[in-house]
Amino acid sequence: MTKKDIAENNIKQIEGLVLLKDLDNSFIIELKYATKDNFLKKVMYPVPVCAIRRETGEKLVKANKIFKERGYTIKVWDAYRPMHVQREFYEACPDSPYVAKPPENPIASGFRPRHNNGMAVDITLVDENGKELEMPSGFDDFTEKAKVSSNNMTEEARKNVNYLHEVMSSVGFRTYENEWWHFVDGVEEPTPYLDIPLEIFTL
Ligand SMILES: C[C@@H](N)C(=O)N[C@H](C)C(=O)O
Ligand SMILES: [Zn+2]
Repeated sequence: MTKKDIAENNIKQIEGLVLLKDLDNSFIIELKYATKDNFLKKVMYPVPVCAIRRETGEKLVKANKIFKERGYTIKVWDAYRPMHVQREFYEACPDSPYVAKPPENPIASGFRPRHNNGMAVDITLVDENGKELEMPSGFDDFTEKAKVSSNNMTEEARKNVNYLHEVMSSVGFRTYENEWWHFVDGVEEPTPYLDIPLEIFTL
């Protein structure tokens, strides 16, 4: 989707972020941090808004098309995450491989691709009945079970996670060894971290 397409389709774009559903409305979007079903057991997002950097979203759309050829769909658990939420995560879980450390102020000082610039996603796959495929662990299971290289998984989970990673890598995402569900855009020139509240997308 080009900038012209975005303008013609009247897609809201804020600081390079767009709503994922505006790029492709066939994703299953179940944002865990808009519910209490997450590692903090607390609603962290006031609204269930799934925003993503446009170019990263376009890669995810490509991946979704490939999965659909086999009857699967991507379920999105998280995408763009405002920096103030990342800080709360880090306070609860400091110096852990499961939560990225927020950069020192100013927040634009760091440029690694991740949730805070809309360049990372937490996802799984569902089948034609909307049932999640078996994977090595549940979401935000902050244990060794979540490791991509863990031996502690069934053959079915191994097959599914390998397939998920193979397709995501083929469209330009990088995987993260400690969390099988976390993928970052593999581009070399990531953009600044953002702290745009999700509510802005609902205005
Ligand atoms: C908190 C977890 N879902 C996650 O996204 N972890 C990565 C490492 C992050 O905080 O960027
Ligand atoms: Zn993640």
